[in-house]
Amino acid sequence: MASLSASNHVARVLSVADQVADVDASSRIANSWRRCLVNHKLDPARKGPPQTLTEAEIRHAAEPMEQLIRLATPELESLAKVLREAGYCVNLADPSATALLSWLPGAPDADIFLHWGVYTGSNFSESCEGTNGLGTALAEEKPILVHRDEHFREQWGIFSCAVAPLFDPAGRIAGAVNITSCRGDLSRTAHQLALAVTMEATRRIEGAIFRDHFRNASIARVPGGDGGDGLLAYDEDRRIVGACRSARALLGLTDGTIASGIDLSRYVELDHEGVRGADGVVELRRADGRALGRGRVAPPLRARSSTRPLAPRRDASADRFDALHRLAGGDPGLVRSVMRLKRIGDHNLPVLLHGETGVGKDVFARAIHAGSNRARSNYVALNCAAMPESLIDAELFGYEAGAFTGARRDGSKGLIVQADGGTLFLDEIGDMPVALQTRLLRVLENREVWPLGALKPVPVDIRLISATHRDLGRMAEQGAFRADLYFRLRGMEVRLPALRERADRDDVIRQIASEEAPACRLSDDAWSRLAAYPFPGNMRQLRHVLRLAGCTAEGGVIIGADLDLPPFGRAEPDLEAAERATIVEALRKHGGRVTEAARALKLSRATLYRKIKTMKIETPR
Ligand SMILES: Nc1ncnc2c1ncn2[C@@H]1O[C@H](COP(=O)(O)OP(=O)(O)OP(=O)(O)O)[C@@H](O)[C@H]1O
Repeated sequence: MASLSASNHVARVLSVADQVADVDASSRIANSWRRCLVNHKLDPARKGPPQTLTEAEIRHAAEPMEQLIRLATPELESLAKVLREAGYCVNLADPSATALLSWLPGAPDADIFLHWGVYTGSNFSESCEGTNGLGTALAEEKPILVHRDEHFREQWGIFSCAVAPLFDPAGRIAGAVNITSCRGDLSRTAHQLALAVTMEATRRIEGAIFRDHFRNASIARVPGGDGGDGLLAYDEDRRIVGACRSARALLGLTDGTIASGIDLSRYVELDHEGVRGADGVVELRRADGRALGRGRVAPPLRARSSTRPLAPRRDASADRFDALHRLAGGDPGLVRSVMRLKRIGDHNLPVLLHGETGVGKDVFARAIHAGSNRARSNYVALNCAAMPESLIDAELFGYEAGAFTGARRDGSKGLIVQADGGTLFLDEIGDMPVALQTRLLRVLENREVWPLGALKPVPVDIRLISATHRDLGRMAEQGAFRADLYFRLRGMEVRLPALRERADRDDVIRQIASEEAPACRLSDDAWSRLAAYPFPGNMRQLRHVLRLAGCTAEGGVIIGADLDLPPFGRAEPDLEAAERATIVEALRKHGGRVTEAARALKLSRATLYRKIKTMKIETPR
C-alpha cells in the first residue's frame, strides 16, 4: 500500500464503511477497519499512547500465564536475538492483547518503541487501538501481518507488526507472539519472512506446552497441515487424552470425541505393540473414516527415551562432563577450558563466561551445572538485560508479603533463594544496574540474602555463573561496573570463541545441519556460502539459517538461495558498549556534571540525559 498523508489515511479508513475504499473490501484489513468503525466506534484520527498496566497489574496478569511464560521464554529470547538486527521488538501478549514480556531492539529503534508506548504492559486490543497486529490476530485467531498504513489509527502507521496467536493444549487462545518494526526500509516480503519465522517459533512453544501438559501420557506426531504437525496424547490403553489444535483440524477431533476416550486406532494404523515401529509410515484417517493419506508417526516420546540404546559408558566422572565435551567439540581452546573446569571439579568457584551473542553461553552454563555435584538441584537463570531495574530487584532478591503495593500476597522467594543448593546463572551481567551489583556482592560475600521487607537474612549456598558479551574488565576500570564484584565473578573466566574463530567450524556446521535439517543435504554452493559467512549471530544464527533452509529447500537439497545470510563483511563492533564507555568516562572526568560532560561530548544536555537513562548509566556523585 502506498504511503498516504495523514488526512488521506483517515478518509480512506472511514470510506470502508461505505464500501468505497480502495482496499479490497473483503480483505481481512477492510473487515477489521469495518469492525473498528461499526462495532467498536473508534476514531482513526485519535492520538495518544495505548492503555498501560502498572507493574503490579502486569505481575497479576502474568500469574495465570506462568507456565506459558516459562516455556516460551527461551524460544522468544532466540527469536528476539535473530530479529534484533532488523530492528524488531518482540512481545509475548496475553489473550487480551496486553504485552507481558518484551525484548526491545537496540538504539535508535528502542527509543521509538518506548516513546510510543509499545512495551510491556501496553494493551493493543482491536477494540481499543483498532486494526493492529496483536489485536486483530487475537480477534480473528489467525496469524496476520499489519503493514504500516494498514493500521486503523493513523499514528500506528509508522509500524509494521506480524503476529502469531498461541493456542493451549485444548486448542484455545493462550496468547500471542508479536514482532513489530518501525523501519520504513523493510519490505512487506521481509516482514512476511519474519512472520514465517515467528509462526515456527510459536509452533515450537505450543509443542513444548503440549508435552509439558501431557507429560504423563505418550505423544504421537501427525505430520502435515497448514498449522504444522499435529500432536496427539494417548494413555496406556491407547485412548486419546489430548490433541493440539492442528491435530484436531487434521483428524476432525473435537472436545467431545476426546472426552469420550476414543481409541487411537480409529485415526492411526497400529501394529500389535502399539504405534508402528520407529518413524514408521502409517495410514491416517479422519474421524469420519475418510483417508488422509500417508503420514509418519513418531514413537511416543517416553518410549523413545526409555528404549533408546544407551551410549557405551565411560567412567562415571567422565559422563558428568559429556555435555561440556560435546559443546567444546574439536576446538583446542575450548577443550582446554573444559579440562580446567573438570579440574576445578565441585569447588564452588564462580565462572564468568565471555563471548559474543549466540556463541552458547547459556548452554555452556547449563552444561557446567549438569557436570557439577549440584546437578540434582535447581538451575535458575536471569537475563539482566531483559528486565527493568525494579523487576530484577524483586525477581532476584525476593520480598516479604506486603513489602510494597502490588506485591504478591505471600511474598516471593526470589531467584537467589530458589537457586539454593544449585546454580544461579546471571546472563548479561554487564547490564546489571550498579545499585543491584552492590546487593549481589553482599550476597556473595555473606552467603545470605535479605529479601525486601525481611527482618532477617536467609542463608544461601549458590554457585554463580555469569555471562557477558561486554568487556567487563574495561567497564570496571572505567567505573561502569563494580571492580570488586568483577573480581569475585571471575573465579574462572572462560572465553567462548565466535563461530568464525572455531577451529572445528566445519564440524559444527555439519552437526547443526544434521539437527536442524535432518532430511536435507547441503549442495556444494550452499556449503561454500556457509563456510565463507562470518555469522555475527554465531550458533544461534547458524541454527536459524539452517532451520529455515530446511523448510524452504526443495527435493531434500539445500542450495545457496535457501540460505538467508544478510550481508555482513565482518562482525559488527559493539558500538553501544563503546558509546557507553565514552559517556561514563566524560561524566567521571567532569565529576558527574551532565552539562559539562555534554559540552565535552558535543551533545545537547537533553540527548545526554536520554542516553544516560536508556543506557542505565549511574552518574558519579
Ligand atoms: N556448541 C554448540 N553446538 C551446537 N549448538 C550450539 C552450541 N552452542 C550453542 N548452540 C546453540 O546456539 C543457540 C544459542 O545458544 P545460547 O543461547 O546459549 O547463546 P548465548 O551465548 O547465551 O547467547 P546470548 O549471549 O545472546 O544470550 C542455542 O540454540 C544453542 O542450542
